[in-house]
Amino acid sequence: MNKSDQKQYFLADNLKAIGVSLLSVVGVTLLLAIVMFMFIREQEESRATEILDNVRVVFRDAEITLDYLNALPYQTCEMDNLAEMRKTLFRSRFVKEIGFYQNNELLCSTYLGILEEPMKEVKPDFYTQLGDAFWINTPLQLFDKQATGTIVQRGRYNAVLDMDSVIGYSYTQDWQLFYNGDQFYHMAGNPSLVGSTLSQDDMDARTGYFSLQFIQCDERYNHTCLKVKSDHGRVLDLHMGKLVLFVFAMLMTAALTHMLTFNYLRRRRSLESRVSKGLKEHKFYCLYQPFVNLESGKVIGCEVLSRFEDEFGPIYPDEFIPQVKEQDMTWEFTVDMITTAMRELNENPEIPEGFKVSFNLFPFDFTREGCLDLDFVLDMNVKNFKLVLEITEDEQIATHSAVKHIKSLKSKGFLFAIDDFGVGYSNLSQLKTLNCDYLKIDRSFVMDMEDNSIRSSLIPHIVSIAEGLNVDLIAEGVENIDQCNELKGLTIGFGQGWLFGKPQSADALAKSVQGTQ
Ligand SMILES: Nc1nc2c(ncn2[C@@H]2O[C@@H]3COP(=O)(O)O[C@H]4[C@@H](O)[C@H](n5cnc6c(=O)[nH]c(N)nc65)O[C@@H]4COP(=O)(O)O[C@H]3[C@H]2O)c(=O)[nH]1
Repeated sequence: MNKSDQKQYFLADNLKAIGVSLLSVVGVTLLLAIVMFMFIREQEESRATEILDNVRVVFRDAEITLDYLNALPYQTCEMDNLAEMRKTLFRSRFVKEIGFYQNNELLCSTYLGILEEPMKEVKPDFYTQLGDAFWINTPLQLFDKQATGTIVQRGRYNAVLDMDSVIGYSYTQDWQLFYNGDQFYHMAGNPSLVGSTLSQDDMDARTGYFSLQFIQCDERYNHTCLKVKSDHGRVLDLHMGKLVLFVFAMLMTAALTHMLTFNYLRRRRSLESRVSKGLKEHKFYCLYQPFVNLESGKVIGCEVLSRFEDEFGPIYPDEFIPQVKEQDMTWEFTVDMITTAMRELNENPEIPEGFKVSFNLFPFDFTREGCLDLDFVLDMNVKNFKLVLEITEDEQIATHSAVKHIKSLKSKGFLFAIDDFGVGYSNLSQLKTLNCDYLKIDRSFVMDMEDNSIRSSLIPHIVSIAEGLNVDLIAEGVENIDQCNELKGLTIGFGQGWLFGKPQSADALAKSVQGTQ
């Protein structure tokens, strides 16, 4: 993956995260909206049922009133009939006036008493299946304030119904009681709610799930239906608390999903997770830095250095090495790197037999009680490479088990090098005990050579220590020819640094080897 691919991946990853974040907000909002709607709908439906129940109570009251009177033997309007009608009126809850009919003429009523002139009955607006006649919005002569009313007639009596006061919801004006026969008749409530007669299909559609309109028909009074259309303003007023809660929950969800998504992204892009994924997916790879015989200038070996790069870009050893340690994966990592390097170097025909191949090991692994099993490297070593194990100077390699491991590995043919010599923890007796083969002079000594610094003046002392221990010296970080010449003058045998080659692929290393033969 090149840099522009990595940039694009990064951008796409961000967009994906924003997409997921948005999608989850939309999803949760939708879910919340449905739950809230279901809740409101349930409340609205039970309100519609309550209104219809109230209407039924009015009709039932009228029925009982009229049935009782019809059962009496009166065939004409006399004082005792009128008295009975008035007594019955008092007993009924929702009838505000009762009249007596004969031959389609009103003879008397509880309010008007016995009429001098019988009143001709006008044609009713409709008949119910029970045979009751209904007059809707009929002008009422008896009440000044109530200009019109609903009248029902059964047998010899009629009753003026007190619709508005019963239902008790008239102030909201979002319900309507209507007769849905061949023609539409508005009976009570808001007349503008139903504009024409309704078919069964209309009714089904209006009572559909995502609707806040309810139509319920009374079974006894066929075609007499109640429509409650929830008014937006009223719904808002009534459910304001829930709406505020909904908006709050939505905002909280948005914030939470945003936080979770970006936290996930941050974690995914963290050093810890990238290194851990890299280890699992074997994303680490090897580069090889040549080291040369300073006298002949020939490339005689290489140090294996690991590298890492994923979709988000490279991570350098000074960052991933501490992470590998933190994740306690040092041995797995080492085995992985050694295996890759052995395979690549063996496969390359330009890398000669007997080439020195130097691996970095973690001092901590030498403190383990169990054996450090590197036999597999010997099995892979078809080209008889001289295998060098580098360990940095460290208190940990002075431990009993470290010395034991080093001895055992040396007996199997592995060579040892003390890395970054001169900057770490070391003492002479420890160096003797370790019985290493090379000391690698830390590059800080070499870099300071041109300034004649105190540090560089210590190089001759390192040379005499190496002579005393009978080990070879490799100078690290040789960047220019002056440093190289000076090191040669100090009888240092080997050198490694950018002057001879940067860490490179196995193919490039093979070319370097060929170039110096
Ligand atoms: N300025 C300058 N630098 C030079 C020059 N020549 C070599 N270097 C750098 O010096 C480091 C030498 O490796 P090291 O001392 O073993 O130090 C290594 C080693 O301790 C550790 N490391 C790298 N790969 C592995 C590995 O596979 N296993 C273990 N355990 N440690 C590793 O990370 C350290 C740093 O590795 P790198 O970043 O690759 O850095 C390398 C190399 O790129 C030069 O002329 N000038």
